[in-house]
Amino acid sequence: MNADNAEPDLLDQVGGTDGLRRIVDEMYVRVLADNELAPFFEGVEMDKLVRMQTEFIASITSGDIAYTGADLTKVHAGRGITRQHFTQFVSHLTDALEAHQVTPHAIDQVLGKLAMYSDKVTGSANVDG
Ligand code: HEM
Repeated sequence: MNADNAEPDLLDQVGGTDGLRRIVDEMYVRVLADNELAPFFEGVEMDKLVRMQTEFIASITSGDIAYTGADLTKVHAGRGITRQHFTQFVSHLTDALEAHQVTPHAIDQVLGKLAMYSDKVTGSANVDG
């Protein structure tokens, strides 16, 4: 919970870390079933990725969680990820959030926060690595 804010912590609104973990799991099921996105994840250790992605989203939706993974610009650099890929990826997260009955208001807030990372993921702001 967020002590100095009337609204509950955004992480609580998506079901806490356990709920978020299930949502992220479902998101990657959808991503891997998407022919345009699946090739990016060939050979990737998905258990670890689900864990790190859950931690990352938890860290941007709660003041209490720290992200301990790799720098987002570095981890996505050189993979050829376009804005279209980014949008498609986020749409699978949206579907997973909806499937877990997260409110439209909370979904909007999560998407707004993630949008701030699109340049890092697509390399648009990545001039020197
Ligand atoms: C909001 C968008 C995204 C976020 C927040 C995000 C976040 C992350 C995080 C936290 C990791 C794990 C870093 C670590 O292991 O320490 C990761 C890895 C990865 N991401 Fe993303 N990602 C996003 C979008 C995408 C998209 C659109 C693609 C490709 C279409 C992608 C492909 C990958 C791949 C292939 C890895 C695994 C790298 C490896 O372990 O070798 N990501 N991402």
